[in-house]
Amino acid sequence: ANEAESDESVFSSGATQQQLHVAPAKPTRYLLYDINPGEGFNLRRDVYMRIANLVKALNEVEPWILVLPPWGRLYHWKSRGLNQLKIPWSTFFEVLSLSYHIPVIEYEDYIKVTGEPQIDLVYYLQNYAEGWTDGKWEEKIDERDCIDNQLYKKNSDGKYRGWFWGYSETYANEFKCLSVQAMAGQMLPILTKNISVRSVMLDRADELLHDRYGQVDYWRARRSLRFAKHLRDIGDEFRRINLDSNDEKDKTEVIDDWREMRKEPSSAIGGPYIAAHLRRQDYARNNRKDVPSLQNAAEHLKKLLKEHKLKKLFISTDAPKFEIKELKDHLTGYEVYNYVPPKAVLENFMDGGVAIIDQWISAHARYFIGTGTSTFSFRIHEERQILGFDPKMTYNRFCGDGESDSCDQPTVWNIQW
Ligand SMILES: C[C@@H]1O[C@H](OP(=O)(O)OP(=O)(O)OC[C@H]2O[C@@H](n3cnc4c(=O)[nH]c(N)nc43)[C@H](O)[C@@H]2O)[C@@H](O)[C@H](O)[C@@H]1O
Repeated sequence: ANEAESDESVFSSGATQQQLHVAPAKPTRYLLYDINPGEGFNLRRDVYMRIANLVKALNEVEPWILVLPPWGRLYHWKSRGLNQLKIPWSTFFEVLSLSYHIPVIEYEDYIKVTGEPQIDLVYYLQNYAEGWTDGKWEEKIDERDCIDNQLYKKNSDGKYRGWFWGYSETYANEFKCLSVQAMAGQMLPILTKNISVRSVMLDRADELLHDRYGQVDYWRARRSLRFAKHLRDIGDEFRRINLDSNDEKDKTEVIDDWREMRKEPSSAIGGPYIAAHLRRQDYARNNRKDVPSLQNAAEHLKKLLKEHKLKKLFISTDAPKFEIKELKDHLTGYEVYNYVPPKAVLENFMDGGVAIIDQWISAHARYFIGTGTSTFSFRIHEERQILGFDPKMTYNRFCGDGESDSCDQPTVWNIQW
């Protein structure tokens, strides 16, 4: 992803445009985006997919590169003594895999390539001040006055300053607000026809919805969002040492290029363990009726182990240590594991990396049960679809103490190829 597509280099052989009968190459444009600061890691991964497919559509018109927004300052990433800011995507994901779906570039490379920490235009996506007209949702996008005027400030030098992932030297030349009620693809005419600047950032990109949720391009974007090999390796080692689990036995082999990987439904067996994602912290504090007490979660897990004739249990959770201990106390007599990162893993890959290792181990279990409405659990569902698990062994959740034992289970989203 560089500047090679300029007119000059295309015609450097000396041939003229007329002789070649082709239109001059269009200069590459850049799309940047950011998300509402309150959103967590796994909703952000979902927004990436929406924007990636917008960039895919843009590339059918002219060359666009998606600039990957550096990770950091997430509300849930609380481990002390770590500087969890300006984290490149390569820490967590395979950037090469992303690039098999759309052209991408890390933010620091964008600065190098364009020569300046600058963005031509920021569009801040907001709701409509008047809400839905007649209570009806209709698809629309309009340039409007900003509802909140404090977001980006114009300095005396005419440059807009705001939050750019912790890069204080970054600025924007222009700033506007767009009221949106739309799918991501609806941005295409605005970006290709209404404006011609080179780089555009969509702030609050989470306002845009999936164009075709659960369809082929949704899954292609999802399949391209592969965890970094160094994190998968750590998870695989944990599986091998503690859970008697490896890809050959479990039928969960991964092919290097995701475009060539197509697992038959229900072909994966998974390791001889049950994995549970127990979302605690704010979920447990907010008295949500869909959250089980630790005791009830443990009782349900005992039933599942018996039903599936398994002895080992892997717990993925954001629970504090004392809750993990309480859960284990309810499960004495069972082999219960959770991933505790060595200091070096935490320092190098931080809370996001540890979350991915937990997700990767959970994705390889014979049977998975998650927490209702948690996007952390949803991303594990998808990972297991890609690996070829039977949906019955994946789309399960704990029933909360405020629900019946036959509470609604997660919707099955079968992979589309
Ligand atoms: C209610 C909403 O819930 C949404 O959370 P939800 O979808 O579960 O999922 P996430 O958006 O990923 O946010 C939860 C964060 O908590 C940590 N976390 C949760 N479960 C685990 C786990 O099993 N292992 C590890 N290592 N870390 C975990 C992790 O940092 C993760 O990104 C939030 O993003 C919203 O801000 C809001 O709080």
